Amino acid sequence: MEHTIRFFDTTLRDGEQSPGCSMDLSEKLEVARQLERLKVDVIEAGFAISSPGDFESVSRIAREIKDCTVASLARTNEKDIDAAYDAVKHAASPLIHTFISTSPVHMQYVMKMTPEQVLEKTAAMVKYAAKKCPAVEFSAQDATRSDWDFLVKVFNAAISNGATVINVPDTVGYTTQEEMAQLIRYLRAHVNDIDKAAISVHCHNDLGMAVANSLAAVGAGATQVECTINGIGERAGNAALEELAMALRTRKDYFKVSSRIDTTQIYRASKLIYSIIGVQAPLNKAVVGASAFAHESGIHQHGVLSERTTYEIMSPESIGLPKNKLVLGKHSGRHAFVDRITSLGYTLTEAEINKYFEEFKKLADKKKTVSDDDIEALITSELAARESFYKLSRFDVFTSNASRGTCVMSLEAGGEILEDVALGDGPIDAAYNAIDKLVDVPAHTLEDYAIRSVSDGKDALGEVIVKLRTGNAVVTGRGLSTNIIESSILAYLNGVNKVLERRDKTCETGDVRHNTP
Ligand SMILES: CC(=O)SCCNC(=O)CCNC(=O)[C@H](O)C(C)(C)COP(=O)(O)OP(=O)(O)OC[C@H]1O[C@@H](n2cnc3c(N)ncnc32)[C@H](O)[C@@H]1OP(=O)(O)O
Ligand SMILES: CC(C)C(=O)C(=O)O
Repeated sequence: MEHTIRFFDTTLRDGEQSPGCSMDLSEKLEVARQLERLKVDVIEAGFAISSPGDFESVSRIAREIKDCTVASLARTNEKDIDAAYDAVKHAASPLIHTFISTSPVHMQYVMKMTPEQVLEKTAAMVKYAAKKCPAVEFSAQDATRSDWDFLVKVFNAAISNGATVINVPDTVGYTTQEEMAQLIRYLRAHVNDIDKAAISVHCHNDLGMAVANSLAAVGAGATQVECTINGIGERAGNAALEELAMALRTRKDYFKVSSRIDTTQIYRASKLIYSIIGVQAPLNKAVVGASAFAHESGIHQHGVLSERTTYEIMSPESIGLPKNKLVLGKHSGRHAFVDRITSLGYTLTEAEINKYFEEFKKLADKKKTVSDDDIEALITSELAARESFYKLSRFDVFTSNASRGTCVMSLEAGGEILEDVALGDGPIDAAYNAIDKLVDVPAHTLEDYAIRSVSDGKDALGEVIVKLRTGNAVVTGRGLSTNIIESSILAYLNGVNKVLERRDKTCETGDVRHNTP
């Protein structure tokens, strides 16, 4: 009989754990809204105890999202569980996700506990969480390297104390398809009251098998898969949501399961995440890479022209890949623009539409045609800059092949205009030095700078992504303009604003944050 697979998305928790993938509050909210449009069943919005910023984003997402369960991670201790519950309690459907390690190596070195202590802790903390919250997921961290009979005991303890989901994580991406399938069958056969709980898997991609192992678990009776958009996550990442969803849909004949996922929202979700973390999809990335639906060789082109399904097992439309590439230009009106952003999947307020329409008109004056990629880049870069304290007011650069670069920089900050001048090895270095003179920003280093053109042609928009390291964290800044020096400045300023935001979340700094001459 066909059953339904629940999609538990952990882009905002495990996904954010991968280096360089940290997101600020407005980005997390945007991702959560897209996950709701994608119709995932559960959004793991963060790890509430881990920082005030994480607590705030989990609780904002819990209050705003109505059509998905919202979860927070918690270790097996009362403080974590209290924080998780406080953060999710206003959700339409809240969930506490608590975990403990069950493998010998983890029990000895991570938990520093005996198996008996782990068992007792599981029972006590699941019971504590279940008293607070109607839905509790319990994860046995490193389950795939744990003793199977011990896992049975731990899951018995979790279910008898109120867990509604038991999760089998392949924490270090160690298992294989057949082994995972056997483990799920074993648990189904041996755990008491297993039908009272959903059976979940959470696979990591260290050996490139996260999606395959998750699908093997589904074949063996798992009812929930944990995954992230584009497979981002700790180390080599997690199972990629888009690959799982399209595998289950394309091979429905084989898996015989359905899900709630609206696959036409996949492309947009993927683009949003790549743009926030400042990474481009590898060309050959399954499902969402630029070549995933491209046919270059003659025999394939001939086949596809005769009958698409000769070489395509999914249609581009099924993942929401926009069909219409170019039409809008300087003579286009507001209706056509609104129609286009709606078809791209955005639901914007009247004020946002007005703002983007104005930006679109400015861009259309500079470029002959404005593509869907340009419009999406405009919207996502505006999102990146939305809550910035420092804004670019004006810049003038002088550059030549015979002298150092010079930049005169004007920034607007809280209604004040700040101005300074700096030299540098070139115009961009000079501009960055001028910003550093104006802004009292915590120590940071520029770790990466990348530029790409968003669409074709000499008049294309240039997008710059910078990565700034501050302490142990790496923040991403994005900037977009048809002038690449301007996009470089906007990207750096966006990154600097994020570095400041991080500092402000950890200490009180007073009102004035810029350097006074
Ligand atoms: C597989 C996973 O993805 S698990 C999630 C991993 N994610 C993260 O760690 C990101 C967020 N983490 C953090 O911000 C911090 O690690 C915090 C706030 C959670 C904890 O910070 P700290 O109190 O400084 O502890 P630290 O991280 O150094 O060490 C972890 C502590 O948690 C304990 N611990 C680890 N897992 C668990 C667990 N499942 N249940 C209970 N305790 C646990 C460890 O034994 C250690 O305890 P100790 O401080 O008594 O030695
Ligand atoms: C907390 C658990 C589910 C986890 O992230 C892992 O084991 O990888």
